[in-house]
Amino acid sequence: MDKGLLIVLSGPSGVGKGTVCTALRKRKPELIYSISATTRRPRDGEVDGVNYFFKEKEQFLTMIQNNELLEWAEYVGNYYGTPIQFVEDTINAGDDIILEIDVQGALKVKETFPEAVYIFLVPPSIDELKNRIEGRGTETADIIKHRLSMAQEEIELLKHYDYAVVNDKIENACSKIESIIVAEHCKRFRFIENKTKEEV
Ligand SMILES: Nc1nc2c(ncn2[C@@H]2O[C@H](COP(=O)(O)OP(=O)(O)O)[C@@H](O)[C@H]2O)c(=O)[nH]1
Ligand SMILES: Nc1ncnc2c1ncn2[C@@H]1O[C@H](COP(=O)(O)OP(=O)(O)O)[C@@H](O)[C@H]1O
Repeated sequence: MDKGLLIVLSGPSGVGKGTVCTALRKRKPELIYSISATTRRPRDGEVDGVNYFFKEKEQFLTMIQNNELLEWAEYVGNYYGTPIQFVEDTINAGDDIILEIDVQGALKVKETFPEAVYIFLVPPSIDELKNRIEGRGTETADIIKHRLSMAQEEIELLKHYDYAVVNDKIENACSKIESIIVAEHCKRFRFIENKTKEEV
């Protein structure tokens, strides 16, 4: 059986990764979402096991020690990491999975899965990014300032990604990501066809 696609979606805080992923999953219910572990406190409305697996620092460090994480990173004072077993099981079952992770984590995943599809979600402008993260109203002014300063550094790492998608309108961004997924499946299908011809 062909393996599923591993899709990595990154982008600065407030660009709309969560919003675009939710919309994408409505349009493509077969796309599996990787739920990360984090030591960040839940925001209002966030549910353990749905948005994140919320952990205490000790529990998170144990996950690292037990090699339960594909990658992990510290971002603005909290730990975030991707449980590895679920990712491996999903792609081995032939299903596509999307990881919504920061750039440090994405670069680590690239060491293990260079063949994954790396997509960077870009804001239409820095002013609009600021409006969105402030408008969400989930972080203090200090944290917002820190996250916006991280955004500048993160955008410089765009060159390590296969695709940049501007999140101007949610539906546009979703359509572009859907097209990328279709194209990547076609590429792999061609690769398998060529390999079969060579082997014959
Ligand atoms: N490396 C890594 N980053 C993650 C993971 N899960 C979430 N993140 C990233 O951590 C950063 C902060 O996430 P969060 O606190 O939910 O804020 P938000 O992106 O502004 O909604 C974002 O860049 C997320 O993409 C993960 O498992 N690993
Ligand atoms: N294309 C868009 N146009 C306008 N607002 C958006 C768009 N995408 C997301 N938003 C808003 O921006 C804020 C941040 O989005 P969110 O998905 O939480 O970002 P992230 O997960 O990247 O931190 C939210 O209030 C969301 O409703």
